[in-house]
Amino acid sequence: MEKYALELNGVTKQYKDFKLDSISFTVPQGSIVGLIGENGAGKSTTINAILGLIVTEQGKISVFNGKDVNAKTKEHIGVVFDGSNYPDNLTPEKLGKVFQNIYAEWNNKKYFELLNKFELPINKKLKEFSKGMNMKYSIAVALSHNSKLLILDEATSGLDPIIRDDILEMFLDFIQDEEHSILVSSHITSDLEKIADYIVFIHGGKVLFSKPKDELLENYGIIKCNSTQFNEIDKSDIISYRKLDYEYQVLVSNRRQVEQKYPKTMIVPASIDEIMLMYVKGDK
Ligand SMILES: Nc1ncnc2c1ncn2[C@@H]1O[C@H](COP(=O)(O)OP(=O)(O)OP(=O)(O)O)[C@@H](O)[C@H]1O
Repeated sequence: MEKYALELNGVTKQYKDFKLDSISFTVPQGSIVGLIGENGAGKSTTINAILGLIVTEQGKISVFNGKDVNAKTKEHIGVVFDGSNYPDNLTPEKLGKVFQNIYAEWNNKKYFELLNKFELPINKKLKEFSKGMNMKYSIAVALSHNSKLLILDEATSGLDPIIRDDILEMFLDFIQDEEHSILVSSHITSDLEKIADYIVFIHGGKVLFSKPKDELLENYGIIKCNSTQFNEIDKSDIISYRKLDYEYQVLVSNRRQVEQKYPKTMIVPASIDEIMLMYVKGDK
């Protein structure tokens, strides 16, 4: 039976002008799931719901194969939000002592190793850290209390490409033993193309799709054609299309079959960014 680090089933939250509408997806144990969607799609609301930071009206959320999210299970969930996550008038050295009392499985050795790896000063107050330093600090903490599930909301957006690359490597190492898992929301879809096993696409508070990344990158494609060629394409092959000044662009989810069916049209693989763009801005 497949093991799940996280399961959401029909999670619903109604705000005045926005509804998170029956969100369901899973994070299989040992995998990295990328949560994508445009600004305001509902990614942070979903993550807040998972962590019990907001009250939801409907749905079920469980972690580590059916357990509730509570103080005990949260010990094993490492969380990193965009921005500063900890009291910023303290230094990493002082905070290390605080965490030792908070987390049952705090690993001080690992904490200082990570601070060193991320070149973070141990005696500087967090309020004197740059945005990127704060982000690296939060990731170091999340990795130092024996987390089995990391949940990161836009956690790498303020980081330069070099440290981002290091962190992506660390994420891949983190899940190697099949016991650890990651849910990461990000606008940097190229990062997700590198590390994610599954992509969950949220749009307007709903899950538009939840698919293995390889399936997306191997099967989706964009036909670039003129209006005559566009009119010859079966409507059932079209997920969405855009009419640009000089061409039509058509998103398809069966690139290989479509290549054979319409041999004269140009079909290129679609990146995650392009798939998102076509779903959100394209017509159907
Ligand atoms: N506390 C709140 N009260 C009312 N509306 C809220 C609240 N929090 C979020 N919303 C609304 O919920 C919607 C989804 O916001 P959310 O922060 O989940 O989006 P997001 O996908 O994380 O966006 P971004 O990529 O910009 O971070 C927005 O329309 C936002 O205004």
